Amino acid sequence: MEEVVDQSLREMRDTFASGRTRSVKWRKTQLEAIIEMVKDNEDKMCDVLFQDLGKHSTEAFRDELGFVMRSATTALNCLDKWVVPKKSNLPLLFYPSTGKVISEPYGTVLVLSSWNFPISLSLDPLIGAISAGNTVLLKASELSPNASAFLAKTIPSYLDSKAIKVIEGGPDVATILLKHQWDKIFFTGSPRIGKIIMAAAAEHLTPVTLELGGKCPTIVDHHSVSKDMKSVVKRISGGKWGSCSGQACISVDYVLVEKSFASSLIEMLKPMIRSFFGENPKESGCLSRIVNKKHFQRLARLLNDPGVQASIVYGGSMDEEKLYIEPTILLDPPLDSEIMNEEIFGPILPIITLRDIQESIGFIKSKPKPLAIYAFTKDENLKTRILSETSSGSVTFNDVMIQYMCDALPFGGVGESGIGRYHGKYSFECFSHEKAIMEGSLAMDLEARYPPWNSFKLTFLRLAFREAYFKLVLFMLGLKK
Ligand SMILES: NC(=O)c1ccc[n+]([C@@H]2O[C@H](COP(=O)([O-])OP(=O)(O)OC[C@H]3O[C@@H](n4cnc5c(N)ncnc54)[C@H](O)[C@@H]3O)[C@@H](O)[C@H]2O)c1
Repeated sequence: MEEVVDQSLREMRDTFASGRTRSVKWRKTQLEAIIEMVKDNEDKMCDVLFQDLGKHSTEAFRDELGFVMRSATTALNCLDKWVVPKKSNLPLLFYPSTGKVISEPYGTVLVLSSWNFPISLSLDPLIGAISAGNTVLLKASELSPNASAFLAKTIPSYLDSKAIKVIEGGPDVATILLKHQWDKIFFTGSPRIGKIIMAAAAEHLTPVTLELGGKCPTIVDHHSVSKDMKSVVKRISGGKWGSCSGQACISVDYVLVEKSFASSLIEMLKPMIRSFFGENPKESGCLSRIVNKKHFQRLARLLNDPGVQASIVYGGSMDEEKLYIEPTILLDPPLDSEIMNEEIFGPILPIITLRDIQESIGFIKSKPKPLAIYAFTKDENLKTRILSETSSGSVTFNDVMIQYMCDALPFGGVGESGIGRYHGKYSFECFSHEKAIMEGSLAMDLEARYPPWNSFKLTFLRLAFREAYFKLVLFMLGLKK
């Protein structure tokens, strides 16, 4: 493997050095090829997603194939605009110099992706890296082996294989990759492995984007949304069970609601689950499977905690052979239980009751900064408090997960939920170095810049730094001390 990595890196570096990937034409050709690849292989992609995760093809299209095609199309349509150098309006102080910012590709970048959306979380960063003109090595997750094998086999037949490489493997391969020097590392995964990635990147002072996870709270302020409760319940159910069975970084992790409303909420969630997945969700074909036995056993352990077991108000059945966990609702599991302290990443929804919904702010602040906060409320005061008193990658009012799809907004975490952001033009920026360009003029010079120093120059500098141009003119004319 060491040799394969060495050889791949050499080839990618040579390709980058040749300047080929910098041309907008090359970038567009690759983006078109990604769209072509997804279109040509829709059935195969749906098959591998079903094999790895039991994902329904419609869900697969919404979260992966369709998402990737949209992302590549946006990049294709906007690239000409994104690559234009941005003119900077310099203060008069710097006259007659001019300034601009140009986006240059980092060079050769490493993308490490996760298993829960193995197609989109691999191809979407690739779209950003290509748009910015980089060469890229992608390693998808070993935990979605069919998707990983598909990408390794198919990408080289559509994209420039001297510039874009795919390597399969797990932590051992990632460890080899991380020993090398990259110009940028883009990682999607857990905060625990994120720390390993950042430590390895530090060796070479390589910039990183870390797209991590965490627990995303959902506030339900029933007072202000009582008339829309059906939509609220539908959105929460979609955000917990409708996308990879809750195995998504931006899934609803738990709900915060006032005690007086909790039982009504639960009574509305139950029929919603049945309307999504029928009387027997296991056979519905619409609920993704837990990715593997290890993750199944992790979720079973969380659920088998006696305090958590006692809190089950709906569901709770499990079938290890079929990697199936029934959509499950918990009411007030112990706050010190593991399920309330680690990212659930599965189809289990704890409902935590509060005396007053305003207490949700303190609850969220007592935990690590989430990737997303969701709040169903029309109370402007509560909205303002959420925005100003909490910190998270994003806040979505009256909806869940949709912020991910909206590529006009940056997507990324803060604190333990990640570093950096991407999507849409933010992906282009994520994989570009913004280089400052200043064009000076040799036509004139400011003596105050240079020694020998004296009090005249000091006063001049004081006024110039304050951009007090009128006073500066008076001072130079001897009309002001
Ligand atoms: N922010 C996002 O966009 C986003 C999206 C999906 C998942 N996630 C997060 O990812 C996590 C689940 O995904 P996961 O289980 O694939 O994460 P993970 O951290 O276990 O693995 C992610 C990647 O790291 C590699 N890896 C594993 N061990 C490694 C090691 N010791 N050294 C180097 N690389 C190693 C894996 O091969 C994989 O490619 C959750 O925390 C979830 O919230 C975040």
